[in-house]
Amino acid sequence: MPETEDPATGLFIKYLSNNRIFRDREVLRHSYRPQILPHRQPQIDTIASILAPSLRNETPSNILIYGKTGTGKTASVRYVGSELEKASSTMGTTCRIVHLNCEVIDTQYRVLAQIAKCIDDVDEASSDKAKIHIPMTGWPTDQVYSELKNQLDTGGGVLVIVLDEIDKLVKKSGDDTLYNLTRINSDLKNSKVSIIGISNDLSFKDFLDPRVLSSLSEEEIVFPPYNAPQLVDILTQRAAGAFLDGAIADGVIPLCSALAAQEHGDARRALDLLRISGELADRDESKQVTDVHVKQAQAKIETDSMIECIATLPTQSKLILFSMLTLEQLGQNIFTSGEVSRVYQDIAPEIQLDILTHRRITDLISELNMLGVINTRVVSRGRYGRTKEMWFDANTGKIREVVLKDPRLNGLKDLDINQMETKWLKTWFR
Ligand SMILES: Nc1ncnc2c1ncn2[C@@H]1O[C@H](COP(=O)(O)OP(=O)(O)OP(=O)(O)O)[C@@H](O)[C@H]1O
Repeated sequence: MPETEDPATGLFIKYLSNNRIFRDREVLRHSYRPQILPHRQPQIDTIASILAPSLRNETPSNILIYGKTGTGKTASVRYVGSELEKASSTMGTTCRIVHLNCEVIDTQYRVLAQIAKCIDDVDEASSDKAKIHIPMTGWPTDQVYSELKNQLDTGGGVLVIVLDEIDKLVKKSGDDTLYNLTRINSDLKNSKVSIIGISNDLSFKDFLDPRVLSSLSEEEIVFPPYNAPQLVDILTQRAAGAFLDGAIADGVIPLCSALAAQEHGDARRALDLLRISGELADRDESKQVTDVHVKQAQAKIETDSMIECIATLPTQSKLILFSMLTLEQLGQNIFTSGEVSRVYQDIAPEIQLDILTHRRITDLISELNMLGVINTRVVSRGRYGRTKEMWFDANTGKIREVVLKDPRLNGLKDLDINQMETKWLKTWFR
């Protein structure tokens, strides 16, 4: 790496020049599309066999694909889709794939407009300038639908529409989109449409009209979770492109695989563990990624997901957490539900929040324990009976930061704890 006089470049260059770990870390990212998908050949073959008739300009059956998160559903469908497009161009037929993520594109209007936009982009080279572009908002849905049909018939051939996270679309906007799309073939003259729905939450089927469900699930494919040896194969293949030779110790891939298999066989989790372990080793300038980095990566992922979970808690639960954080600030590492409840009752009026009953507070404390935000244990206090003790495991600085981001709790930033403490000392220990 060249020496530099420029302070801005100098700030970064030392981190680039010391790289002993990664060859190409992008290979471990979710957005990377692997060309080899170990342990998914049976599913890939099934999807290919269902889509093959499209190369003879026949309509393939619709497919519903489901399986837990990180089981390779999206990766497999994208792989078959791109192979189908290659085969179609070799054979001189017109087969196109449009892949939509319904977590983002979650209304009928957006789905139809996005399909039109994707086929428009593909046709760009051969486009006749008179073609009407559907705007992403503003038209009546009927008009979007009929323009989409025009565009499909102009292009001809077979279009496979992949609706990834289809459950999000159904839960947000009902089954109208699927009703229309599963019936679109009867309105088309020159072209054919087939749908692949992908989901990790089968409960969305309950929201579907039985006719929509039966046409959508003409074929169903289940993606089972990966076991630890299968995850080892997946990680080994990805690691070959991602890491420099000798940059990972022998036990690292089996450990990442075992940890991810314990959860629910999620390849995404396994890849995250491996990538974050590599990043930690890179940052502390180690020569090799070791089991220690994997353990640190696991703790980091757990903290990050816990922080995400705290951010979505109701305000009252966050106030209970804040009460515990206050006790911790006063030097206490373990607190009882009685203590938390008393601090809570003093703080709640400061931000005009209704005071919950002690019973309700203990319910919310149990919930926080179940979510893994705090640890609890029941201890016997002799003749005073039994009481619940609780403590934090994780980085409380981060928890405090997230809790105070709640607009209703923001005012607590300036709470004078010392003044409160004097009051508590007076009332509690009288
Ligand atoms: N067999 C495999 N070989 C290589 N990489 C894989 C394999 N299966 C999954 N992956 C990788 O794991 C990550 C998650 O896979 P993918 O997005 O396909 O899962 P999914 O089942 O669609 O999950 P979700 O339901 O959460 O969207 C991706 O980075 C993907 O490349």
